[in-house]
Amino acid sequence: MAILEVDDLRKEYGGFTAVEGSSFEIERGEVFGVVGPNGAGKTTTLKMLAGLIEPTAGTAVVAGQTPGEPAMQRRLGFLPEESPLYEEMTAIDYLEFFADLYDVPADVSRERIHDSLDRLDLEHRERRIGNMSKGMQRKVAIARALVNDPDVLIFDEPASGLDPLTTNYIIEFTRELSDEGKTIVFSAHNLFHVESICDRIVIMNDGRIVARGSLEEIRDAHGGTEYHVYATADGSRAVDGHSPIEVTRENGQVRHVVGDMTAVDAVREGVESDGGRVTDIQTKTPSLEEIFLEVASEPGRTEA
Ligand SMILES: Nc1ncnc2c1ncn2[C@@H]1O[C@H](COP(=O)(O)OP(=O)(O)OP(=O)(O)O)[C@@H](O)[C@H]1O
Repeated sequence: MAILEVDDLRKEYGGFTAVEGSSFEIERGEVFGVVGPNGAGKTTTLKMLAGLIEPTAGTAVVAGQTPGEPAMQRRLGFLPEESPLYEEMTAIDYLEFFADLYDVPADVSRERIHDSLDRLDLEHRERRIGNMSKGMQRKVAIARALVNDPDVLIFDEPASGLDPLTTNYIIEFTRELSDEGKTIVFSAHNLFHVESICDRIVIMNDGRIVARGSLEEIRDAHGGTEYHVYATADGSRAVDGHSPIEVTRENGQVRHVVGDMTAVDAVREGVESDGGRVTDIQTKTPSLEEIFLEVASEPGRTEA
């Protein structure tokens, strides 16, 4: 059942359209990635879902509520791209202060806060936030998004600009939160993280969604896996109904590029019936980065 439904969402700033025609649904427990180049409209989308800015048109429903409604805010945790923290407070005082705003009983909030900080491996919790490193401050901001034990988490660039160790803690923690049943929407530039934890993604460009689905669906929609069969003879004649995508000669070898294993077998038979042999078979799966570069380099393109 969808816990988050977005229908034809649009946001204009003055005469500029930052997000247009955005529709998607997110199932309970999913990790949903919003990916796209700078200025694609990711933060604008997440802020509309979190109820921080009003859509110009279209609707969003999060956990059965309109973003911004108090009942929804209690079920939502939002981590902004840049989270202003109260520098004079210690991490613990700051987090307890926010838990209190959500009316979380003190004993519950203390346990919850320490649990989040333990899992994020944050030491020096009594240190002033202003004296903490950027990575430590990010961990405090993440713990803040969790003080009300929300069902839905919206994380804008959770690990941007952090060192690999801190990044790893944050990504692993995000994965654990998902395993515990939380629904997570997050934007990220690091496509490796997106590939490693997202169930489904949308790729945005120029304010529009230009690709969507599971990584496998997105790969299939962009050529999918290719097999490169190298042989000493041309076996393409034998590929009945599975014509090779491409046949080229390279260093005295014939390279057959085909789209499935049936065609690979046919090429092999064709090569062997001509007295040749297959010397190598390579599998080429486009990375999310390659697909991203392809769709993001086509401005104004609409969804396929
Ligand atoms: N308050 C605002 N007023 C005017 N334009 C804005 C405002 N906020 C965002 N924009 C513009 O809307 C577009 C989308 O911005 P947004 O921050 O949503 O992109 P993004 O995909 O999150 O980018 P990044 O990866 O750089 O964070 C950009 O062109 C941006 O300049």
